[in-house]
Amino acid sequence: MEQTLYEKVGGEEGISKVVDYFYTNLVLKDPTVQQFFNETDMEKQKSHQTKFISFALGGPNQYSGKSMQKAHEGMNLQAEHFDAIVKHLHDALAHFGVSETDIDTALTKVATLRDDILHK
Ligand code: HEM
Repeated sequence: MEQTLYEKVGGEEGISKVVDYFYTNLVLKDPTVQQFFNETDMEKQKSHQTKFISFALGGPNQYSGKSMQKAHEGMNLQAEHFDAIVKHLHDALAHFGVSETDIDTALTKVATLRDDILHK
């Protein structure tokens, strides 16, 4: 049987490392998007994102937070913000040795959320 991408990355523990790197080294250092997180409790956010990304990679669905539309309400996010976040997710997965083919699969899934997240 084929491993899910979730398993390949090392389950919730592996994903949590990816998410940590994604925020600390990429998102919060990027002037295109860092300002959105000025007042965010990052520990809480990381735990939400870990569960959410786990689901996106074919793991168990333990995410019980807000809908994507609700979570991004009032931010009026634009395409450039979304694209920056997707690029950081790509780079974070690549940093941990995930193959380009597998990264593509994950980003295609995340891209389906675009309309739920933008311009809210
Ligand atoms: C690419 C797909 C994205 C996914 C999967 C995603 C996922 C999430 C999740 C799971 C939450 C937490 C919801 C909750 O509190 O219950 C959240 C909140 C948030 N997201 Fe996203 N997000 C995405 C794109 C973006 C983009 C493009 C930005 C801005 C550049 C952004 C900025 C934020 C902020 C600022 C919060 C709220 C933090 C707070 O409550 O202070 N997100 N997102």
